[in-house]
Amino acid sequence: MNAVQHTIAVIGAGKMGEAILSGLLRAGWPATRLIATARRAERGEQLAERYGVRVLPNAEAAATADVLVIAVKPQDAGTLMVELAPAVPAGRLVVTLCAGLPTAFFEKRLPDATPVVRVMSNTPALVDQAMSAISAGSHASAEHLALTEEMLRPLGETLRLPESQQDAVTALSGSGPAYFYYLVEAMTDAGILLGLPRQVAHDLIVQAALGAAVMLRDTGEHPVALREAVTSPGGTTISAIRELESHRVRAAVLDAIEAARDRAREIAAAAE
Ligand SMILES: NC(=O)C1=CN([C@@H]2O[C@H](COP(=O)(O)OP(=O)(O)OC[C@H]3O[C@@H](n4cnc5c(N)ncnc54)[C@H](OP(=O)(O)O)[C@@H]3O)[C@@H](O)[C@H]2O)C=CC1
Ligand SMILES: O=C(O)[C@@H]1CCC=N1
Repeated sequence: MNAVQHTIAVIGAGKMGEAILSGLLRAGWPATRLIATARRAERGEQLAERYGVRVLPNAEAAATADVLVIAVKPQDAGTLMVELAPAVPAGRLVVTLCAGLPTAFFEKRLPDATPVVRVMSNTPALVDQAMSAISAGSHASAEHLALTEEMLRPLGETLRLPESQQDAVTALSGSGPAYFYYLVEAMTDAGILLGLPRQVAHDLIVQAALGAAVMLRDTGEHPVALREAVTSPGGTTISAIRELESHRVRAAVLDAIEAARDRAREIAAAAE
């Protein structure tokens, strides 16, 4: 199978849709095989100018492309599907990026037996460092999963897992970059408190974050071992760790990620 022979339409090309389009182009996907749709005319013009892709109305995109990537907010998916579903020819692969929404949400609105694949990716797709988790709906075959993987692999890592785990994935890696940015913000404030120039604080933290991420990925060491290697007896790090523990940061992280998972479930319930 050569995925590049397929024409992909990104339906609702906002932040994630643009990340997918730009990643496919960086990976050598021809612009002639990429279509975008937008709700606002000026957004469509921006995408056509920036990427040289075709910008079409939703129904025309659905009729033209053989893979449809649904990239609207979950709250907009119901309205979109009323317009889109009648224009989707049988057998089109529909890939949904929508947080919370199960494949069944799309299957019941699309023509019978339409293959639907659910993906939870994240914004580091913009720098080819996405984590994209892929699950098959009830009519998606191994070939549909393989095609979806082939499309997403240039954007970063991919992983297949059961759809029942997708809300947890959303809470961990879908939203995950935001938690790290939040920590960087807080650490930058701490640098300012200690009298460092903002830019210096920012640069120090970004490099520490990058270094820590590469250590986690490349050494195979457990995070506890990596942290212990930084934490000298009677040293500076343990003084910071004591504060994190006394402020119950670990419990806050558990609660926060559980809240994100619960919100994915609420979004799905509200969309039905
Ligand atoms: N942002 C993230 O980090 C992640 C997002 N996701 C998921 O990806 C999806 C997109 O999120 P994100 O990119 O952040 O959202 P955006 O709001 O940036 O993008 C959605 C786009 O869809 C457009 N749109 C809405 N309705 C229609 C329609 N009927 N026809 C055509 N275009 C339409 C919107 O237009 P307009 O500009 O007019 O609003 C907007 O440009 C969501 O389902 C989200 O859950 C998944 C993982 C990570
Ligand atoms: O916040 C959200 O709902 C989306 C889904 C995962 C990341 N951003």
